[in-house]
Amino acid sequence: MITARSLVKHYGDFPALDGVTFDLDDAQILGVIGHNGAGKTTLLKIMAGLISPTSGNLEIDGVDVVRHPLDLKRNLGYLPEESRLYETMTTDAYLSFFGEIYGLSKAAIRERREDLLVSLALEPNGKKIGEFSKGMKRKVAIARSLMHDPGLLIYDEPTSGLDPMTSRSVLEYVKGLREQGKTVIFSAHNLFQVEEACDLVLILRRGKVVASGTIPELRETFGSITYQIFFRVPDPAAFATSVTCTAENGGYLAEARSVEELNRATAALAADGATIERIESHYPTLEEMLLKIGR
Ligand SMILES: Nc1ncnc2c1ncn2[C@@H]1O[C@H](COP(=O)(O)OP(=O)(O)OP(=O)(O)O)[C@@H](O)[C@H]1O
Repeated sequence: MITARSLVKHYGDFPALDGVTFDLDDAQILGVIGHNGAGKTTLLKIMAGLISPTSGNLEIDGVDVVRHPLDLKRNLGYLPEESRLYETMTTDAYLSFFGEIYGLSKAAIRERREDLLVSLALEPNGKKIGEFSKGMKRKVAIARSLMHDPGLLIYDEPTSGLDPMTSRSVLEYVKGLREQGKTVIFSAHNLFQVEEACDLVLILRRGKVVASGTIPELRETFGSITYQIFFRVPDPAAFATSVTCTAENGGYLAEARSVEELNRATAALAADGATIERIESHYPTLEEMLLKIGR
């Protein structure tokens, strides 16, 4: 369980984080989103114990992270926005090195390393990390974050810069971590991935939480569902209706913003001689929500 209360971080006079509060249960995925400079990396670095907040409290599994950052690190895997790897090392040597840092036995290191390579579909073939593609390097960094089998993963833009296939496999992997009971916090600019994977979303704007909750809760906050009514009319030249509509692919489209409005519009259109072809519901996407929030 993570409890963040009124986290503030100033860089000089500049408030990069300004009173961030949230709770997160175990085995959940939290997505942190916001425009460039909103404070995502700053929040993730505080959560990973890499920088201290100027004020506020952060408890992870009952441990005060601000006071005891080392206690957190035993159970934490962190993936920075840009993972700098030891490019002259092979993957085996690299992962073994980190396993040793975490005090794992040689047998445990071998087992863990092989498990991770298989589950991340990494086939290093003895190559040095510097020879890998960007996607493979990202996967090696993810494997490194998991060598000591931590319960909490903090990933800063894990799929940034990856091609769609690699990006998808990393996202599926992250979703699988939740199935293993791990808690994942990740930031992303790919909002479809956040909508798909996250149990909870935190939207930051200029260091403040402007909205948080599950995707359905955020939809409630940001203006809910709209209904699109697609219809046809027998004689367009003679058709007249009080319902606002536009021509659409040889037919017509009207919109309603509530069930009541939908009922009124469909009744009026039917009375005016229209044939309703289909009704589609449209939920605001995270992208539309972010656009609405603005910078
Ligand atoms: N070390 C620092 N010193 C001074 N200002 C900083 C420092 N780190 C971040 N900032 C500023 O704090 C604000 C938040 O930065 P942060 O990197 O947390 O944002 P972000 O949401 O992760 O952005 P991006 O999406 O571009 O990665 C920005 O205005 C940034 O310029």
